Amino acid sequence: MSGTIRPLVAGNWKMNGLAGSLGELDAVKAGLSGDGLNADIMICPPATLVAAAAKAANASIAIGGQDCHFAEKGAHTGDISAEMLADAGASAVIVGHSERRADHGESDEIVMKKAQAAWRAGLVAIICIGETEAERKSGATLDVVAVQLAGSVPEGARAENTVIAYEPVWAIGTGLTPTAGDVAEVHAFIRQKLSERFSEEGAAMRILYGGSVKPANAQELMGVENVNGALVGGASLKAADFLGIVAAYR
Ligand SMILES: O=C(CO)COP(=O)(O)O
Repeated sequence: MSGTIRPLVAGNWKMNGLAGSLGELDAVKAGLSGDGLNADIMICPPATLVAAAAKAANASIAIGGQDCHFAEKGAHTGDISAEMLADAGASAVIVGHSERRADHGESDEIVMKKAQAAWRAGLVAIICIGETEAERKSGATLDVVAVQLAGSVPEGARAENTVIAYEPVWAIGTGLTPTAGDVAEVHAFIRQKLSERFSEEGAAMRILYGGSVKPANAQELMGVENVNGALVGGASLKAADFLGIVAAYR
């Protein structure tokens, strides 16, 4: 299955990056040039840099936002709509990241509305799901993932407008990762749920793994069945590390 789906390696810079950080984007661009990579590449900088990043990127790098409001416009001080991200040059947006769910109390219902907003604006929705450490320890991982998938992914999701990112919360920024076997189990489960609900669109949808992906473990994690790429946090901040992960698809 993963062999027939074009993978995506996306870097999520989170709340990091000033104008000077675009030098890393330039370095990624230079590092990608002229090779036949078997993956799509995306960088999701903070909102302040989306427009500049979109200008600096070329066809080999897509630019995504990290969050959007579900409304198109209006009295929502400090928020950014999916239309605004598209206007700034983004082609995708991350929704439902566990940091948004935890820091801003975003429910599955809100995440679903954000995914619909992304589609409305012509953006790909990268919908994040994943269990906490306590949920993993109590054996609830697959139940949690099933509830988040059902509640966060809107009806009508298609492979071209939706990407699922499985990010176990306990693996984010900790240096810990699930075993390849654990990743395989969860990704196979997600694939089964997507296929049941969205038929061939679900079978073709990209399922990214995220959580402490780095050059040293990328090859193993990206080689797992039903892992169609990575959502990379810390290791996407430096071009050399990010390119070291991308190298899993050379
Ligand atoms: O949250 C993540 C990407 O969205 C993963 O972050 P780290 O790669 O820093 O663990």
